[in-house]
Amino acid sequence: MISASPRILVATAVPAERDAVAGSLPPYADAVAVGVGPAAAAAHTAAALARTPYDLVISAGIGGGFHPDAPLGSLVLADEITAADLGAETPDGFLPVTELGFGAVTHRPPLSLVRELAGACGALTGTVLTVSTVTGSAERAAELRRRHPRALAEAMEGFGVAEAAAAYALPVLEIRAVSNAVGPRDRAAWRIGEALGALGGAFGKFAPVLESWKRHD
Ligand SMILES: O=C(O)c1cccc(C(=O)CC[C@H]2O[C@@H](n3cnc4c(=O)[nH]cnc43)[C@H](O)[C@@H]2O)c1
Repeated sequence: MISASPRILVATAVPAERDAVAGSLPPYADAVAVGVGPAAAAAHTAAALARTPYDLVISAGIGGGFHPDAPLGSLVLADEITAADLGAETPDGFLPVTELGFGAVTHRPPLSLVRELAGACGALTGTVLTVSTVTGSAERAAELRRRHPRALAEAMEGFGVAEAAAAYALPVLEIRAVSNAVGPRDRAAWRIGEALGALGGAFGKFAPVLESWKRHD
């Protein structure tokens, strides 16, 4: 069991995301911009965890939503964080590294905490994919959904943040505010400002849930 106020590290990719959440954070949470992509996110999250002890790590930012389940402006809290392109292409299709006998491709956040936080902020819950390449076609979006039917969103850092948290035996969450649809590139349709606003709003509703959370519940 931990104290009433768990120490929380919020890892965003870029300063704009960090600043969107910073004003809504309780005093026992820190927000750090850890870079774009899973490798930068893992390295800089691990560095932050080496400097300061935390009880919980949250990967937070904007992301792409799979149409029609995660519309623009919606929030997605991950009940599963999955690296979608960590594996090998074979004549029979994509094989995740786990099927090659290596590593991990999925981290699972504490489900009761995910449900309570989702209830507090009105987020959808489902799989959030981590990709190294932003999806840019309907074909790729359909392929990802075929392989991951529960996927609601994709982004580029969650799995890296989760790997760093796992190295410190810490639980991890991922929250994404949907700024664009996963699929063909359409910059005019992005709603980054609205998504950043939704992200900050979500953190503003988290404090009571986080304060009553017991790590081993
Ligand atoms: O140039 C493009 O077509 C393009 C489309 C969507 C996002 C980007 C980015 O460079 C943003 C990467 C940044 O934001 C997160 N993010 C936001 N939307 C998505 C997405 O649809 N797929 C993956 N990542 C997304 C991501 O976590 C990065 O931090 C460019």
